Amino acid sequence: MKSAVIEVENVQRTYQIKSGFWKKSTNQVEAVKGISFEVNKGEIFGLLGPNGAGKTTTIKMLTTMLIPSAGTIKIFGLDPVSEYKALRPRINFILGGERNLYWRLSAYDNLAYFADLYKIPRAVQQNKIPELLRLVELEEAAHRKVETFSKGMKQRLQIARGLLNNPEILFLDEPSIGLDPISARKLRDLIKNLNAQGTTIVLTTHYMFEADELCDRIAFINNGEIIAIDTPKNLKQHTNQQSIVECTIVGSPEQELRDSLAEKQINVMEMQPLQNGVKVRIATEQPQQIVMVLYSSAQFHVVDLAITKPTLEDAYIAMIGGN
Ligand SMILES: Nc1ncnc2c1ncn2[C@@H]1O[C@H](COP(=O)(O)OP(=O)(O)OP(=O)(O)O)[C@@H](O)[C@H]1O
Repeated sequence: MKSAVIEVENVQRTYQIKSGFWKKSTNQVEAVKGISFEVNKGEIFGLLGPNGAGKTTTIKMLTTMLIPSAGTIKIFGLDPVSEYKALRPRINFILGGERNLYWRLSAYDNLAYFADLYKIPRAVQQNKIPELLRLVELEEAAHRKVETFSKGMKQRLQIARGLLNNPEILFLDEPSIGLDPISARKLRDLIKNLNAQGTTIVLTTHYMFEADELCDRIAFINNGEIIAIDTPKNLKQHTNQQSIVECTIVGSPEQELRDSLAEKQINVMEMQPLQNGVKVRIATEQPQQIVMVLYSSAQFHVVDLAITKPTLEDAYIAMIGGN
């Protein structure tokens, strides 16, 4: 049976921005405009949306760092504002980038510092810290100052920090930002392993394939509002198109190509100029027909044609726009 560990109802958050030196004025930014969703125990739940959509603001409200302007949040039935003391030991968060570490301290000392904050007894720390450093493959750098670490190493240390208190829910805000492909893949495996051991995960990411690979359900958030919540599989079907024809067309400038395709009533999703031509993605219910038009018309010199299924990115672009 599904049981919700996070319940968000009509949550809003407005920021006041003061500007001007002589003539002071206050503007309001409605970062989150009344969102509602639930996350079930054991789920990996993704928040996806463009820059400024309100993802970080949402994560901050869920992790007791920011007070909502309106609405209610319950995590394990607890209110993150008034019951943060009971909640904080049961959750943890990892923010993308390099925030939240002490650069002058070693990896080990950073973990010891945060373990003290979590009131983890020293005797427990003695096993726990090396175990976490091993998990994120930093045992050899354990006693080096963090300021000498690469981005990837800092990010892995953040992850170890986020696991110190064995959180029941782990919040990850753009966890793979700045990681090379191999480190990012290792991170995805780590997230899957943690989840397999029972940790509920809430993450934001700009990498669609990462969300597709990891998430049980995804909320698309745009302009402070949730516009869809579903499984990646169902979201992909929201494009209402069964197929994507992807090809490179050479010999025509982009605008000319756009006009010629429009003339033939071909619905272009995305165009990307390449060195030797233009890459075109076409969403369609009748891929064979599109392929015939493309190949039979002298205007189009097509190379590299493939028919694929819509990706999560196609669904995202179809719903959030951007082309
Ligand atoms: N401390 C703040 N003061 C004023 N406005 C803020 C503050 N933090 C965020 N905002 C504004 O709130 C809106 C939502 O920002 P938020 O950081 O939550 O978006 P996001 O979806 O996480 O974006 P990104 O993908 O770029 O990280 C934006 O318009 C942003 O400029």
